[in-house]
Amino acid sequence: MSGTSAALTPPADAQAPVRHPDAPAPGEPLGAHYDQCFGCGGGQPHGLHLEARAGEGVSLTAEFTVQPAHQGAPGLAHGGVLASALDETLGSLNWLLRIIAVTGRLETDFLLPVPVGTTLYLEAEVTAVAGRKIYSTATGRIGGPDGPVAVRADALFVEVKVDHFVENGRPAEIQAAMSDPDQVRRTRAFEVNP
Ligand SMILES: CCCCCCCC/C=C\CCCCCCCC(=O)SCCNC(=O)CCNC(=O)[C@H](O)C(C)(C)COP(=O)(O)OP(=O)(O)OC[C@H]1O[C@@H](n2cnc3c(N)ncnc32)[C@H](O)[C@@H]1OP(=O)(O)O
Repeated sequence: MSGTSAALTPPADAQAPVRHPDAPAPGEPLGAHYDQCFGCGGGQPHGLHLEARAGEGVSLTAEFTVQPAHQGAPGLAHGGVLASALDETLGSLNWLLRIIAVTGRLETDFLLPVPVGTTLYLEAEVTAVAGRKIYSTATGRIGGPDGPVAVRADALFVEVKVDHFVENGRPAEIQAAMSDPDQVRRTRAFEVNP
């Protein structure tokens, strides 16, 4: 069973997404947005270490291999971890728009169990933009990039300013991020977006 709620149906005046001119070329890795991110950061030992690559238009592909630390039932991925992989993949799309955004809503269908050791082949695209609202969709396949869909999600991301993080994040991590030149450079790339 699957379906999308009315909250994730773009309004009639929604626009097609526009790829930012400085977005990485198709095939290029997007890299981590934050070293300590559970989804993509290299500094999280039990994180997903999800690696995303730009696709055509406002789309991307990503891979994540389920580790023993990601179990729910014995030998199977935890559903929340799979939802995290979808969330991270969908969130990475906003880098192609050069818009800072956070997840407002994430609707997930779990179609097949995903064993530990499995690589999830993710694909995602932005379908529409309406003001601050970014609508996107993703699938995760197993057995190969053309294998059966094990998980899928539709999402609504909401554009925010950098202040969203500065005002709400724990001060210790915010201060560390602000004194990391790589983090500041990456954040500035978002801020110059018109
Ligand atoms: C130099 C150092 C500084 C550091 C900088 C770091 C840069 C990092 C770069 C990139 C980071 C990306 C990280 C990716 C990680 C993966 C993605 C995640 O997991 S993100 C975490 C989970 N999500 C949250 O924690 C959101 C918590 N929620 C909120 O903060 C607010 O609710 C927020 C921002 C989502 C909306 O609040 P409002 O007050 O700004 O705006 P309102 O008016 O409520 O909503 C705007 C529109 O969106 C709709 N909307 C909002 N939430 C909705 C929902 N749940 N369902 C349907 N519609 C919703 C509303 O109905 C409204 O629509 P209408 O304009 O009236 O048409």
